[in-house]
Amino acid sequence: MSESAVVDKDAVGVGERQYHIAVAPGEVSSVALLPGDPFRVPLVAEFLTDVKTVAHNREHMTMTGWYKGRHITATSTGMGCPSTAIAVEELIRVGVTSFIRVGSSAGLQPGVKPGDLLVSEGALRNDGTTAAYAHHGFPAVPDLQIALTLAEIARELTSGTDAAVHSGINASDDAFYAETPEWIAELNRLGVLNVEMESAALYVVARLRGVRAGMICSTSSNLIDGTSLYSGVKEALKEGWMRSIEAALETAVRLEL
Ligand SMILES: O=P(O)(O)O[C@H]1O[C@H](CO)[C@@H](O)[C@H]1O
Ligand SMILES: O=c1cc[nH]c(=O)[nH]1
Repeated sequence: MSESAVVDKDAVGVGERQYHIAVAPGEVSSVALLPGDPFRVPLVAEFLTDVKTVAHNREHMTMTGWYKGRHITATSTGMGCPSTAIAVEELIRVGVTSFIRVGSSAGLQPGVKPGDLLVSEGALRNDGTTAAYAHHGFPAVPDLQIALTLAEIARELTSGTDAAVHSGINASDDAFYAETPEWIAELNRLGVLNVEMESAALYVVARLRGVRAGMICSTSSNLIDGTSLYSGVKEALKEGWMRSIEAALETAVRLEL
């Protein structure tokens, strides 16, 4: 095989309908909110007017609409860094330049309770995908202005409620059920605030491709104090999702993303 026959993945899909997300250039806005779960894309749409369902292929559902004069896209990433990297790469190819993940995440410090909002200041890269992109020392960090604005707006939105806003470093793990008590204790000892499964890919791909990214999550559970487990907390979790979506939308407006 001649060298010229080897596929250059950087050139794949440019200017075309995308292979996995099934979205074409011109169908989305410059900013995208990214829940993991496709069933949460309609939750973003509840805040929007003139809503359109653009595509739903595999775990990637995309809807668009308008919020306070800004065109907004919501696309689900699926769970984990491999599908997140694909969604982000393909959304960049169709014109997205800013991303805000609106996720769920487990607390790792005492006092973090279901429904609290967690604003990411950086991710510990405990995933396989980003190792394929960059040296293990390469930082996984959000756009600082997006992170600070998310925290400021989240505090405004939760003032007078039971929900608290926490900012800090999160872990981005690959294997939900391989998080041992020892690993959870180690993350706690390091002062890591929370753990989720997509931010490493989001941040590393965004930095390498020259676009902006941030993350705000609702707390699903607390892995340290054991007062909440993965059941019976859904209402608080959902309230947190709605507040995190609103904080992301207001950030898009304030920063003109
Ligand atoms: O609810 P989402 O946004 O998918 O986020 C969290 O939920 C999943 C694990 O339950 C992982 O994807 C994790 O990051
Ligand atoms: O949301 C998450 C992600 C990883 N591990 C958890 O316990 N929860």
